[in-house]
Formats: sequence, structure tokens, C-alpha cells
Amino acid sequence: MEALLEPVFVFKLNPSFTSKNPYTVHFPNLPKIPSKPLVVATCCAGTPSPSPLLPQDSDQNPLQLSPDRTRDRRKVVRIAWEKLVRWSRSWRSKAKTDVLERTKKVVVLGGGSFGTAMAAHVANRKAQMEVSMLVRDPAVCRKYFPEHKLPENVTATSDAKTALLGADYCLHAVPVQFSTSFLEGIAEHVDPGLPFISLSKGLELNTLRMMSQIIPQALKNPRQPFIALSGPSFALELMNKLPTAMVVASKDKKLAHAVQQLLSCSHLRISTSRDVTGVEIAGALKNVLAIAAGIVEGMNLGNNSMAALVAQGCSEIRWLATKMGGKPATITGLSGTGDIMLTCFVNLSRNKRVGVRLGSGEKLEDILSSMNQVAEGVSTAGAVIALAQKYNVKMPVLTAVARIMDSELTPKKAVLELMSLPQVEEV
Ligand SMILES: NC(=O)c1ccc[n+]([C@@H]2O[C@H](COP(=O)([O-])OP(=O)(O)OC[C@H]3O[C@@H](n4cnc5c(N)ncnc54)[C@H](O)[C@@H]3O)[C@@H](O)[C@H]2O)c1
Ligand SMILES: O=P(O)(O)OC[C@H](O)CO
Repeated sequence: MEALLEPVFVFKLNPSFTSKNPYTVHFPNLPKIPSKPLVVATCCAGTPSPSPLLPQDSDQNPLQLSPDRTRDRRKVVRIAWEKLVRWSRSWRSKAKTDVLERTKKVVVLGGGSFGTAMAAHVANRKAQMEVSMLVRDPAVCRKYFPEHKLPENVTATSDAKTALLGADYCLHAVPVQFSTSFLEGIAEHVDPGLPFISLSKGLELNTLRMMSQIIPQALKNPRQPFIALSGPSFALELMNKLPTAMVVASKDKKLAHAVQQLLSCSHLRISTSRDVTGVEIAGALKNVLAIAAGIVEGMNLGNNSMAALVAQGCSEIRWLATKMGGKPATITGLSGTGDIMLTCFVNLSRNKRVGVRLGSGEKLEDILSSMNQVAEGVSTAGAVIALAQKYNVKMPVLTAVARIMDSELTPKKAVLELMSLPQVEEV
């Protein structure tokens, strides 16, 4: 903690420095030279090495604080930390447990990797809770994490009536493109008051709908309670109980808090939000951006390209989401920037892996036929461009991905076209 607060690069700007002084730094655009040391960066672990820009005698080196100043500085840090701990404890002392106590049964729709991981997660919250997975083949859900034993209170069935009967919450983890037909097939067994927590991230290809539209429409119940759960969360890491943070979004604040209580635990933090559109659009579009990031990696375009691409992608997602009524803060939060960083920079992402293989020259059809898991970005790419046109938003990077998915543009040509776009003011 302390090391994080040590200044690392300290430029001591002194009017008496001349060009003959080996430590002079010349900033022609600086309006006024400050007489005090200017700390320009303060983040690094470990012992800072002396800056080559500074005279090396310790009297002038502001990195070497006197014992008194070191003590004062440490005190400030300790007080700040203690304040945080007190605030956290008082918050925790007020935490409610009634939702978990009340919940007797959770149904999980879809027995893929995330459905299975979330079933295990919720089952671990309370041994007396029944967690019923509705799957096409009850043996299949055990294949995703062969090295993990599922909790005893998880069962799998292909009978919708049995799975849904008496459920207090429903976790929906069927891939977006199959959700409508799947839900229409089970609608008669769904209680109209059953809250649906959607884990699926994507847009329906031909209708451009989000899960918050797909679920009530397929169930023919516009009032079906809906919550979107999103954020950076690889199923495997959740299964391994590694610290994770996600967000639940619902128009119904009470419901969002109930789901927060149901799911959060010592290794899973759950924030709440009312911005369903922002959370859903960010979660869907980050999959398309992850394909682009994979292409950049597969083509060996380097780190500068990767950072520029992801920054541009973040802007494109923000432009569309805000036009649709989402909040910019959502896009910089867990479901936006958080999930974008995870899927664009980590090769566990299936969407990114599709991109890497495309960038290395493989054909999309060969990639998809070799995969046994879903990469939602492939279908969402087509939907998002139609949505961008509807809302009159320019999305060069995501449009390029859609063109590559349609086999109408090669990754190489896409890079050339993107690099030749007008260089405009940042917005
Ligand atoms: N895996 C993750 O780390 C992760 C994390 C967060 C969100 N998600 C989202 O969760 C959703 C599900 O992803 P996943 O990783 O579990 O996928 P997966 O590829 O591991 O499994 C998909 C599941 O859907 C089932 N399925 C396929 N077609 C179906 C149909 N027509 N009807 C019913 N079921 C069908 C498959 O049998 C399989 O059980 C996706 O939208 C994904 O974006 C995944
Ligand atoms: O493997 P991906 O690309 O589907 O990403 C999984 C999750 O959405 C990560 O949060």
C-alpha cells in the first residue's frame, strides 16, 4: 500500500537551470515554471530508482524524505485506510440476509460453461437451496469443468416443468441467438412473477433486440421481472472462486438489491445499477470489440495498435449506448471498460480467440466449426451495425468487424481502411 504512494518520476523544475546543466528539462509550452517539485506520476511498486533528471545529491532529492515527513505521510495513509475500514464495517453490519434465507430454489436455464459456473456459485451460497439446471442433456453440464465437483444441491434435468416448479429466481444462460425459441418452448411453465436474471451477452441478429426485450416478448409477459448480470467474469475463474466483481442492472431497485444479496459473497462483489440499456449494450458490444482485438493480436500489429483500437472501440460503444439512453458512467464501469479489458486483453475469451485465428489467416467457417462453445460477438457484429444506423452513430471498428464476419473484407484491408479514416477531434 505504501509503495503505491511513493513518487516515482519527480521532475524538479528550477528557474536557475541552464542548458549547460545536465539535468535541465526544457518545456517550451509550460506557461510558468513552478518553484516547487512537480510530481507527475505516483504509481509504482518497490523502491523508486533515482531519476536521471535530478541532481544525485540527497539534499536535493525530494524522494528521500526526512524521518518526520515519512512518519507524517504514513500517518495520513493509515488514517485514510482506517476510515475506509470503518465505513466498510458499518456498511456490512447493516447488510441484510433475508433474501438468501427466503430463497429455496433457483432454476438455471442453459448448461454451458457460464450456466454451470453460476449454478455452482449460487448453490454454494446455501446448502439447503435447490439449484435446478434445465438442460437439453443432463450429462453435458458436467463436461465443462471436469476437474470440479459440482455442489450436491445442483441437479440437472431436461424437464422444464420440474426445473421451473417453485423457483424463486431464474438464471438465464442460453446463448442469445437461441433464447427466443428456447423460451417460447418453456413459457407455459414460467411463473409470471419469476425474476429472470440474464447472464447472456449479445443482440439478436435479425431483430436487434437485447435480452431485456427478448425475455418478456418470448414469454408473452411484458411485466416479467428482469435483471441483467454483467461485468468481467470468466466462468472458469468464478468456478475457482477467484475475486470477481460484477453489476446487476434492473429498473426495479429493490429487485437489483435482492439479487445482489443472493449472489454476492466474499469472492464476488455485486454492484447495482438502474441502467439496463447501458449494461446490456456494453456487455453485447464488448464481444465484437474482443474479436477486433484478437485480429490485431493475430496480425502481430503490436501494442500501440491494440491500445488505439480498444480506446476507439470504447468510444464507439459509448456513442451508441448513450444515444440509446445508457449512461456514460456505465460504459466506464464494470460492464463496459471492465469487461472490455478482460475480453480484449486475455486469451481465455472465446471472442478474442476467434479474432486471433482470423488475424492469423484462418477462415471464419473453419474457426466456428472447430469450436464447441459460443462466441456471441460473431452474430452480434451484424446486429450492432444495423442498430448504429438506426441511431445514426459512426462505428468504424465495429463495422469493420461486421464486414470481416460477412467475408466482405480481409483483416489486412480493414486495417488499411481504418488507418486512412479522417483524423478528427476526439469526442
Ligand atoms: N463463459 C463465460 O465465461 C461467460 C461469462 C459471462 C457471460 N457469458 C454469457 O453466457 C451465455 C452462455 O455462454 P456459455 O459460456 O455458457 O456458453 P457455452 O458455449 O459454454 O454453452 C452454451 C450452452 O447453450 C446451450 N445451447 C445451445 N443451443 C441451444 C438451444 N438451441 N437451446 C437451448 N440451449 C442451447 C448449449 O447446449 C450449451 O449448454 C453467453 O451469452 C455468454 O456471452 C459467458
Ligand atoms: O469468452 P467470452 O469472450 O465469451 O467472454 C466471456 C465473458 O463475457 C467475460 O466477461
